[in-house]
Amino acid sequence: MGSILLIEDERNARYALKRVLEDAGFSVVDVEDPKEAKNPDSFSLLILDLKLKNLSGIDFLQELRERGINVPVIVITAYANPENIISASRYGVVDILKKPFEREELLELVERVLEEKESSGEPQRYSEGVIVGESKKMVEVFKKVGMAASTDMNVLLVGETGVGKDMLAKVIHEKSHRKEGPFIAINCSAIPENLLEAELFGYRKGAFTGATRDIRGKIELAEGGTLFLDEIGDMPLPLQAKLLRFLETKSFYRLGEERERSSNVRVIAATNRNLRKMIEEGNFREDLYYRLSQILIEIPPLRERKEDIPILIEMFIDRANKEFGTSVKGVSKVALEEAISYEWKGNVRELKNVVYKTVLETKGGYIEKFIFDQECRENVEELLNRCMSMLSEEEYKEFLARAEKSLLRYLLDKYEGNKSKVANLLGISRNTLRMKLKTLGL
Ligand SMILES: Nc1ncnc2c1ncn2[C@@H]1O[C@H](COP(=O)(O)OP(=O)(O)OP(=O)(O)O)[C@@H](O)[C@H]1O
Repeated sequence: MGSILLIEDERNARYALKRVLEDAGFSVVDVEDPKEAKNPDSFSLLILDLKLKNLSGIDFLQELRERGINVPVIVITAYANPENIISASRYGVVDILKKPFEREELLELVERVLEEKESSGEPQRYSEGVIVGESKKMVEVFKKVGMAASTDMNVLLVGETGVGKDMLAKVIHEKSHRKEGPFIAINCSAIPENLLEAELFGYRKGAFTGATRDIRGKIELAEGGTLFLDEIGDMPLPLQAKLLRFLETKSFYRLGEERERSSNVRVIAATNRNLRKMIEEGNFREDLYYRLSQILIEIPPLRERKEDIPILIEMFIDRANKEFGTSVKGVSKVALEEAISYEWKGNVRELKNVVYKTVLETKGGYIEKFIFDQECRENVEELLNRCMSMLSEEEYKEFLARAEKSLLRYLLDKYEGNKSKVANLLGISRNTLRMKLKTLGL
């Protein structure tokens, strides 16, 4: 049984919580004030009230993490506003319990966290899905994300490739009242134009050749939850008009059907294109833009928030170590400086790839030099050039397919068939990956 540090300044609540936990067999040290908390890193779990008299729980959390104390934390609060939630999640809080809560709810959560800690041997601080960011710009983004989660308005996430739009869309869903509902994503650039409409709105048997049965579209599948329209800038104009109608009326028609249907979904859209410019050029509907951007969140590129680079590197090293079984401890000062001054055109996704690649090479100790994508690319180019110079004209096409096939096979093997992961690493959607695999006979 793990030992728990309980920080709660309200006496009765503290007493009651301690009783519940002790009755369940946990050993508990309870304190009123965080300053009384001796050796917080010696505990298996910290239960922290967010609103303390002398110090905010968030400040205390920040201080803990800065001291390198990675004990898992469950936050209890009567003030579970999105800002608190987002701030807390930045410091690796594993869960938030909103007061009042049931005894069983608390015990279930405590047991789960302690089990996870035991099985991984490490706190879940940097587990998949944890968001980090310390720059002023990202704190502003997190605040907006929190605000977006607390409303049902449409959200437009704008930013370069790899800045975290997809990840933030999921966070908004997970922190919203729709979290028990589905999160359905559709990538508007990965699906051929004529199929996109059918994918979105569904169709009736016989609506077009190949429509052998009635199919529900993504809009229906997202009922009660969130519909994420990725790469919205690539949606063709005729479909934009139909989407606008849906956003205005919440009703739609399946293709080939006359019956009007409705769906209760919140729409989050994302793009790395300049929609304002597209509007000027007549390629994107202005009315749709305003509908979608009821809350507009612009995520800055990594090169404009370099303060986030060290913590992102730390997180990805931690994750890569867990995934590969390596034991890289950190980064040398020189390597870190080089990473900070690097341009990161592929943003966080590129940084993640570079860290993973370097951890695999380094295996242990400290990273002295990152293997930047740029250098790899140059080596690959040299190698490919050599191969290509040996090809005859008839072999070009086959060469292309073989190269793609080998890469995909390698990645699928490496990530044990995890298609989402491979698609993510290649910067393509799962659908595009599926189509490629089919074409290549994999
Ligand atoms: N602040 C962050 N903290 C932790 N991980 C992050 C952060 N930002 C991005 N990532 C990670 O970086 C990768 C790329 O993020 P994501 O796929 O959300 O980007 P995107 O903006 O949707 O890219 P694209 O436009 O190419 O679809 C993901 O693995 C994501 O988890």
